[in-house]
Amino acid sequence: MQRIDECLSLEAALPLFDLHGTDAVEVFDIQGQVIGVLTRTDIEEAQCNKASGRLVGECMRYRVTGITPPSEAQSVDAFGFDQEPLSSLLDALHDGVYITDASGITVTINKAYERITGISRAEVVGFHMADLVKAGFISKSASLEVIRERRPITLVQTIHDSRKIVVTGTPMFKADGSIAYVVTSVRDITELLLAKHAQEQLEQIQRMRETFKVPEVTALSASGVIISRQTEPCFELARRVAKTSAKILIRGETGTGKTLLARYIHQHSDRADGPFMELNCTAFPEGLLEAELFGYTAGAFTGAAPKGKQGLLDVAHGGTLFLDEIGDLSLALQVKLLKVVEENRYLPVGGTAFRQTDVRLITATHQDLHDRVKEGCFREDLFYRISVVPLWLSPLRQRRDEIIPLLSYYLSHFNKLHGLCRRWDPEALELLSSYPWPGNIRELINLTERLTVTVLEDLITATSLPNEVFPCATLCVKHVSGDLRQQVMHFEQQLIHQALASHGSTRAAATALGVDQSTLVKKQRRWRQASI
Ligand SMILES: Nc1ncnc2c1ncn2[C@@H]1O[C@H](COP(=O)(O)OP(=O)(O)OP(=O)(O)O)[C@@H](O)[C@H]1O
Repeated sequence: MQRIDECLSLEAALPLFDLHGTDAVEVFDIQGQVIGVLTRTDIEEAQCNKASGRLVGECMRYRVTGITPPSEAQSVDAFGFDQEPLSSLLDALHDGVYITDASGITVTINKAYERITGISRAEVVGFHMADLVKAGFISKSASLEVIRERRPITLVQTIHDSRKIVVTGTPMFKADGSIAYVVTSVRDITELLLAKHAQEQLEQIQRMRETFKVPEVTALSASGVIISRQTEPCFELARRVAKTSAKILIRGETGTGKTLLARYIHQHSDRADGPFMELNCTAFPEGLLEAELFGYTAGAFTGAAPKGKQGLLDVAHGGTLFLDEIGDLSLALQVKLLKVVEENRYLPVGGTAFRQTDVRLITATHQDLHDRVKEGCFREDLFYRISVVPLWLSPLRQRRDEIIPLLSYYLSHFNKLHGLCRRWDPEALELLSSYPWPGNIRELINLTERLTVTVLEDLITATSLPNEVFPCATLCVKHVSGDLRQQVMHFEQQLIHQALASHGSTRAAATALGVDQSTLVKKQRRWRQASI
């Protein structure tokens, strides 16, 4: 094959006509496309006029690199790579193959190479590797390295600016020790790298999941009671004492599940087939509460039902009576209740005869009854009577293991209820896991239902969450004063809060702030722990 390397000037091209004893040469651009025929007259005219014709102009622009058609490159293919059966054999390989001669001119490529790189035979066969690198087809040439080093070379190339291929060039030596060919195998690692990237992302998600680990929910009963390792001791004790008649006092903030626990005890007791009645002591004024609890006789007071009314103590006979917010019971009613606790009997409003009752009494309060006793608002004797077995339900912010199971459970509950199929986005779950839930499980249920029915898409993303869920909305107010470190932290929290609010995800917020997502999440977690 004859070549013109770097035929940049018309003057440089002219001698080649003499060299090859011809008046016309075919001209190719660097992609191997025939531009046309360049004649001696074209060159001479262009030289005279200094105004190049179209063809010459294009030659100049594309830089003439060859004067013989690529098919003639087979002349360097003495081995017969481009002929049957070798060509079929090369085409049958899954890996790409690129073969050059000892000077670095491309002899052949196989089909896999074309598939992997998107480069066609016509573009490279007959061309020198140096030209292909210069033209940007490949980033560096393994073949040239092999020729230089006379040993196998492996390197990673970038082709067409994006795909990554790993190439291994191996020299084929002649008997005299000179290089005959360089055979390069080519493997696309773009997919491999993508897979690696995907794997890394998976690992990151896994790490995130472990941080906000979907906890081992030790029990999810048919009635939907979620029990985590934090609440298991409490539920276990409840199950044990359920079989006895011991009086149980449940303490916990509002919405932590006191009523649910009372019902759970009832269900695990021998009274499970009997009634479970509940009464919130703050829900009624004192007089009405008394009537509700103890019932009243006919004509007991103005407006009373003519036949009188059964009290809950009567209705709950054989079952369980759950009195919520017992700390708010008036002292007068406490005396009456004490009689029920001690003697299992009571006097209905307006009645003169005591009635017997057989109820299991479970009480609950969000208050510290010791304090109420000290303040003189709660009878000490009643306190000790009703709190034989005290149970404590911690707030949801101290039972974080339950948050995701509760969110999942209630989302599927509301999906069924409203005929929807909403899903939580992990980002949203992450934020909700960090939220302190001042209203505990009741607030969680309320928010889940609200989001289920209000979001526009099935995926509930962080952007749909209310502002208070974003960490700083609840935290930064606490740290406005203090030493430098605290104020810097406050400022940092505000910045992160703003970024979260405007970008909707920790990933996007982290990118916007130029920090790692993990850094941002760690900071949130630290602040969250500091706030508990
Ligand atoms: N462990 C749990 N698993 C699933 N749902 C729960 C759990 N605990 C509570 N809930 C649900 O949370 C809501 C609030 O619970 P519950 O009414 O028992 O709280 P509470 O402490 O009695 O509240 P309050 O003191 O305000 O009466 C209820 O809908 C209840 O079913």
